[in-house]
Amino acid sequence: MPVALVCMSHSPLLDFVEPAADVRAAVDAAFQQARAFAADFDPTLVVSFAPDHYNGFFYDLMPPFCVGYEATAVGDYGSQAGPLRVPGELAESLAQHVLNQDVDIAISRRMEVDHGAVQPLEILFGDITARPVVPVFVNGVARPFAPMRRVRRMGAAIGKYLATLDERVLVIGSGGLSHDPPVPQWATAHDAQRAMLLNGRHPTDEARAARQQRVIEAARQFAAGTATIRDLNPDWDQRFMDLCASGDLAAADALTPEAMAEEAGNSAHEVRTWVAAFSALRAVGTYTVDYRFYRPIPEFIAGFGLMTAHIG
Ligand SMILES: O=C(O)/C=C/c1cccc(O)c1O
Ligand SMILES: [Fe+2]
Repeated sequence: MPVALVCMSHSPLLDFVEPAADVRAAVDAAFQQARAFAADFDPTLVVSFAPDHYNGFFYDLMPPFCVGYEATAVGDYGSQAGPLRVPGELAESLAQHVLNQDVDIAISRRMEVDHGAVQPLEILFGDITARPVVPVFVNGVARPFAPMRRVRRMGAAIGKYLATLDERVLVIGSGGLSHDPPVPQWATAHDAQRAMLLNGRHPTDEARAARQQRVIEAARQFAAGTATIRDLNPDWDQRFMDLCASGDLAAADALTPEAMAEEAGNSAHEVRTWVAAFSALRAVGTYTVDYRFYRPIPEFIAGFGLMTAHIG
C-alpha cells in the first residue's frame, strides 16, 4: 500500500554532450538524491509512466495509453537493452481495474520501450531488471494528444488500484519539461521520415546511428546557440513543477497541446507522464514533495527537472 513518486526529465544526450562542470555536478547530485530516496523507500513494485520516441509505438497504431504485460528495451542511445521484469498477472489486473473505472487503456503483450522508460530505472536502480516494473506508455510525442483531464483520470485510476495492493509502489514519471528536440512531426515530415513514423520498428544499426547523430549534433548546436529548435522555457517549467507540488492537478487541465508546443516545445507534451504519476499518488492520499531540482540544460535539450514525493 505505501506509494511514493519520482518524476524526472530524461535525455538521451546525458552521455553524449557535456555541460559545464557545475551543471554536471548539480545533475549528478540530483540523481543521487533520487537514488537515495528510492533506496530508502525500497519498492517491491515500480509503475513507470513513460513516453516513447518512435522506437516502440508508431503511427500504424498509436494509443494514448498502454500497459505492458511484457516489455523489452530497445537500447537506443546506449541505454540498457533487453527484457524488463514485468509482473504479468499484476499488469493484467491493473489494466482491468483501470478499464473497470471507465478509463480506456490499451495493453501490449510485446511492448518495446526506449530511453524514456529505461533511463530513470538505470539511474535509480542501476539495472532495468533490479525491480519488478509495470510499464505504462503515455503518448507525449505523437499528435493527437489526450487532454490532460484524461491523463489525470488514467493516473488516478491506476493510483486507486495501487492502493489495494500489498506492495511498496514507486511511481515514476519520465519526461519533459520544456524541450524541442528534432524528433520529426508528421505534419512537416518528408516521405522517408513519414515511413519511419508510420512503422520504423527495428531500424538497422546504421539508420539508428544516423538518427541519433543528428540529435547529438542538434544538441551541440543548441548549446552553442546556433540551433533553430525552440528555446527552453524555465518559467514554464517552474510553473509546471509548482502545479505538481500543489496537489491541485486539475489545474493541469488548462494546458492545451497548442499552448504547450508554442510555449515549451513539441516534446513538452511528455509532462503528461508527470501528471499521470502525481495523479496516481494523489489518488492514494495527500502528498508532500521531498525534493525538487531544476536546471535548463541546452546540452541535454531539456528543461531538466526532478521531484520526489511521498504520501503524508
Ligand atoms: O528520440 C530521440 O531521438 C531524442 C529524444 C530526446 C532528445 C532530447 C531530450 C529528450 O527528452 C528526448 O527524449
Ligand atoms: Fe523524451
